[in-house]
Amino acid sequence: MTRDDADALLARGQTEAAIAALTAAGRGGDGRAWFRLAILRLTGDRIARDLPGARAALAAARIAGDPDAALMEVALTANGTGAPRDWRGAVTLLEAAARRDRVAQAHLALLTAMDLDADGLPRRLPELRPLSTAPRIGIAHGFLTAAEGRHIVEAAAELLEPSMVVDPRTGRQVPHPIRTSRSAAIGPTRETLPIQAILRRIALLSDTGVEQGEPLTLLDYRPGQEYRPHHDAIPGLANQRIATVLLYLNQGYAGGATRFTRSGLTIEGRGGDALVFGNTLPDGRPDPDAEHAGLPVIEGHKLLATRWIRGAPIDPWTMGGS
Ligand SMILES: O=C(O)CCC(=O)C(=O)O
Ligand SMILES: [Fe+2]
Repeated sequence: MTRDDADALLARGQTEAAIAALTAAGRGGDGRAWFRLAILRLTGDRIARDLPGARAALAAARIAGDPDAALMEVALTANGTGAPRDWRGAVTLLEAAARRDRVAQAHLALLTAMDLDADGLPRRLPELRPLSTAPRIGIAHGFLTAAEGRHIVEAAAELLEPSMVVDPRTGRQVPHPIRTSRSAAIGPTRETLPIQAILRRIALLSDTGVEQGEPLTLLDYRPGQEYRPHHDAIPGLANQRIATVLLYLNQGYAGGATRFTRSGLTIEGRGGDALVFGNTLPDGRPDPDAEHAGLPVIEGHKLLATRWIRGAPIDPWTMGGS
């Protein structure tokens, strides 16, 4: 049995036979077959989602020498997919991968330049300067280094697609002229250790837990593109978006400031700045004063990463709250 046999079986809907074919090919030393099986188990596409099973298949693929599997295993080990979070275990896996793979080497170099404790938390945080108390808005200058900002852009750039918004009636993602940028969410399989270290930094800065954050989303605005006035809180959401962190990844464009429409507070973030703001009132309802916009970019190219943070942990695989 080969990987091609498995593809043919999958195309015909013979899932059990396809899994058997992939397992046989994997046992024969085909790392890519294990990787395929891991992806099937992760996506839950055609076979039931099985996160621990995906981890086992990824480990087998890594042992067979597959570098993509090794990096994905690092990501899932640190973010707790299919097993409890294990930062130290993830770093050990990354160090092993870096001996053979330049991409892993680059991730390790970025990570080593950060001042982290054994759980991936920063030892020091840049100061959060208050800009407003109601709603709570603050900015931390120099939150990201230039290399960290570039890493976020590289992790998401190939995934950029026209932005969608959540339809409040159906909860589905739909295209809408309110948001004309392109965007890409960095899902759990693509959360490199440098990105996960940044997510932990965001959690500390915003006084939230890392598991409350939706996947980090890159926004890419060209001239004329904007995010019209909106609330990040979604009416009726049980596990509400209580806060937002915006990471400004570059500068040198004209227009494109972030504006809080009620107060007029306008932020022209510089590359590396982090803006933190609350979206809800003390009773949990959306705060009308948190309405804000990404003004149209007039010239140049604006890159931003957004972390929408829920009131309670969220499962990135289902986007369901607990
Ligand atoms: O682009 C901006 O400045 C605002 C982005 C924003 O509001 C969001 O991502 O929710
Ligand atoms: Fe927003």
